[in-house]
Amino acid sequence: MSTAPSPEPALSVRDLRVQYYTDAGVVQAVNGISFDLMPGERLGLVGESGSGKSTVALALMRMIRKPGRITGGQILLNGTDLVPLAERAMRGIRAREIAMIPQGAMNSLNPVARIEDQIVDTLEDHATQRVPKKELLDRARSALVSVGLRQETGRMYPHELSGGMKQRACIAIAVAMQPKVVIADEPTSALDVVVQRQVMDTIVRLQEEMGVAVILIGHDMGLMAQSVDRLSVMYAGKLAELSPIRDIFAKPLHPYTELLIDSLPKLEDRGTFRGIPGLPPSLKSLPDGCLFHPRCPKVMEVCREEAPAYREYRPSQFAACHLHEERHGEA
Ligand SMILES: Nc1ncnc2c1ncn2[C@@H]1O[C@H](COP(=O)(O)OP(=O)(O)OP(=O)(O)O)[C@@H](O)[C@H]1O
Repeated sequence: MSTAPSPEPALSVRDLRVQYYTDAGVVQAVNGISFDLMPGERLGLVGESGSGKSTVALALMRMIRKPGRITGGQILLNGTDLVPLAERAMRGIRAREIAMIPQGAMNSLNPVARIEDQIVDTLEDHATQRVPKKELLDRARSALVSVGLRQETGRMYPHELSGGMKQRACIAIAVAMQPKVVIADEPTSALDVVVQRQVMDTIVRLQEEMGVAVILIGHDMGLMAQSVDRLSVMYAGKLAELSPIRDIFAKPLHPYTELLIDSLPKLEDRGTFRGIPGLPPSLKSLPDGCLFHPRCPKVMEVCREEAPAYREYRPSQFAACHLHEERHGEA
C-alpha cells in the first residue's frame, strides 16, 4: 500500500517566544508555541484578551517593535527561518510571501488617499522591479473585485465606505501581492454580526480561490467554527490545544477548550451566561506548573508542579494537559 507524502507546511513555527521589556517587568507574551500551517489551510487562533494572539501575528510578520523582542524559536517559511533575517531581506518577504490584515486595519486606512491608490502604494513598495502604473492600477482594481467590491470603490476615500467595505478594502490590500500566507487579526471586530459573516465568507472564498493559507485570529469560537479547518486555543502565551474543528467541538482535549465551548451562548439556556471562573495569570509572573491550573476544574497535584508537554494525544489533536499525559503513560 502506498501513501501519498504529506505536503510541506506553508509555515512552521517552532518554540516561538516573545517578551516585552517594560518598566513594570518582563511580559512573557508568547511562551514557546509550535504549529504547522499547511498550504491552503484555514487555521483559527482564539484566546482571551491578552493571551498573546496579536503578538504571535506580529512576530510571524517580524513586526515586533520595542520594548518587545523575539527571544527564541523559529519561523520557517519555504524553508527559510525568518527570525534571524535582516530587516532588508524581510522587506522582500513581507506582503509578497506573508501578509497581514492588522487589528483595527480599517481604521488605519489613509483618510486622504483613494482606496485604489493605497493598494497601488503597497504594490509599489513591495515590487521587485518597476511595473507600469497602469498595470498596478489594474491589479489594485482586480484585488477590489476579488473581495466583492465594485471597481469604482477604488476611486472612493475611506470615509465614503461602510465598515464592512473598509474591511474588504484592507483584505484587498493584503492579498494584492498574492502572498502564500495571510494572517487576519480580528478581521470582524467592530462590525455588526451580519457584516461579520459577510467578511468571514469573503475571506473563506478568497482563500479557496487563491489557495492561500490563512491564520484567522479572533475571540469568537462560534464564528471560527464555521470558517476554519483547525482551531488553536491560546492561553497565557501558550497553545493549550490545536485540533481539527470537528474534533475540538466534539471531543476537546483541554479543560480550557471545554470551558470556552461551554461558555458559548446556547438556545436552550437563554438568559444564563456561563463564564470561566477566575482570571488569566499576569504574564509578568507566571504560575508554576500548568499555567491554567489555578482555574482548572480538573486540576491534579502534578499540574501545580510540572508544565505539561504539548503533544499529539490523539491523531491530529495536540494539547498540553497532564490529564492525557497519564493516559499516554498507560498506553
Ligand atoms: N507594545 C507592548 N508593550 C508592552 N506589553 C505589550 C505590548 N504589546 C502587547 N503587550 C502585552 O503582551 C501581552 C499579549 O498581548 P497581545 O496584544 O498579543 O494579546 P491578544 O491576545 O492579542 O489580546 P487582544 O485579544 O486584546 O488583542 C499582554 O499582556 C499585553 O499587555
